[in-house]
Amino acid sequence: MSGLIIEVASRRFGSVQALDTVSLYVQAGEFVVLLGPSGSGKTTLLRALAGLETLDAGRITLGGRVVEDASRGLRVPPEERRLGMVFQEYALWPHLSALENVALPLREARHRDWRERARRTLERVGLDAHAARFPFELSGGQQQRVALARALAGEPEVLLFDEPLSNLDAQLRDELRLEIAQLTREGGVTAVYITHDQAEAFFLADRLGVMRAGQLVQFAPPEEVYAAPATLFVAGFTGAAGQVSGVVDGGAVRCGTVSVTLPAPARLQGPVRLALRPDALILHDTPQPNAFTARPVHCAYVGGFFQVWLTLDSGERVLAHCPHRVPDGTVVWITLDPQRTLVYADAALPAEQTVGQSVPAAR
Ligand SMILES: Nc1ncnc2c1ncn2[C@@H]1O[C@H](COP(=O)(O)OP(=O)(O)OP(=O)(O)O)[C@@H](O)[C@H]1O
Repeated sequence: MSGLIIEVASRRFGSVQALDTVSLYVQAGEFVVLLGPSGSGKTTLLRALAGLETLDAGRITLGGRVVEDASRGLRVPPEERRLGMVFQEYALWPHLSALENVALPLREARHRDWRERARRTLERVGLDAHAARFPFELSGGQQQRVALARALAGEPEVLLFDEPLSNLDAQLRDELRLEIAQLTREGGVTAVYITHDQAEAFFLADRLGVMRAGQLVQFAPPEEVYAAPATLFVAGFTGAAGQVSGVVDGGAVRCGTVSVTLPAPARLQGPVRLALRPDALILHDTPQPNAFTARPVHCAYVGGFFQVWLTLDSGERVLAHCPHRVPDGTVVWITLDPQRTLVYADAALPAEQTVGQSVPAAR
């Protein structure tokens, strides 16, 4: 088992800073997920790990061996990095059977027991009965299982996943992500997995890295990212769909007529933004003290509960969850659960400058 260290990695393409001084330490056996919107640098980082992309600056160490050091011009080629990779589009050889696809890298690496190993690994992903089938005779989910078996078979130092589930339907995605979690945990595999799917990221990650504009904005266990997002951007990207402006006034944040008390000592001053996950909002159908007045604009049943989009008097939009349907055209009152309300310096500052300044509001 091997860990992986990335030190101040940077990569620029023309005017785009695709990676901006990213540092990351992945422990042996750890499953790390990098989450971020399109263009945030996830693929560039993964490709740099695989040796498919060069770094302008920085160093990568895999299993104690430096495989890339831009300052020394050192670059170990991809085939010598002992990595396994699973891609979004499976990347299987169409003219080879499932077994042959899994066996090929083992044969290339001159493993004498390649046939037995390939068969055993296909069995681990539940495809031993389909060993003789060609990719076109397999479903998308089965093809991705073959690709997973191929990556696992060589017992790589580190397994890299490039959005492997994005081409599959919702049910298969859920099934396969569980299998990926179990297979990697069983084998103690060190893994780096990139995705822009929040649910997938939280499900799989031992630690979760959130990327934006080439930077790693937060790197922490998923519970911590959820409870204390480092920036307003992280809060928004991990489900805090509602934002409300306010101003720090003494020990409270004043949002129009509503006041949310901050814990002492409050570290924020001046204009702030409240980031609100749906579970921070409590809906009432009668007037309440210290409550926002809101109008529902859309209510959708999503299985087990309703998602309700509401517009506040200020025009700001928030999202709440509710056990029953809330009809359009009504008025409701919203109080906030202060323990779940996140407060950030106003986003007029770049979001990353607010790192460490989020504080849960208190009653
Ligand atoms: N070979 C390249 N030439 C020019 N620009 C590139 C190249 N590769 C990446 N970029 C740019 O670098 C930035 C980061 O791209 P990257 O593919 O790493 O992001 P990403 O987070 O993986 O996005 P996605 O989720 O859409 O794959 C983007 O602005 C992209 O356009």
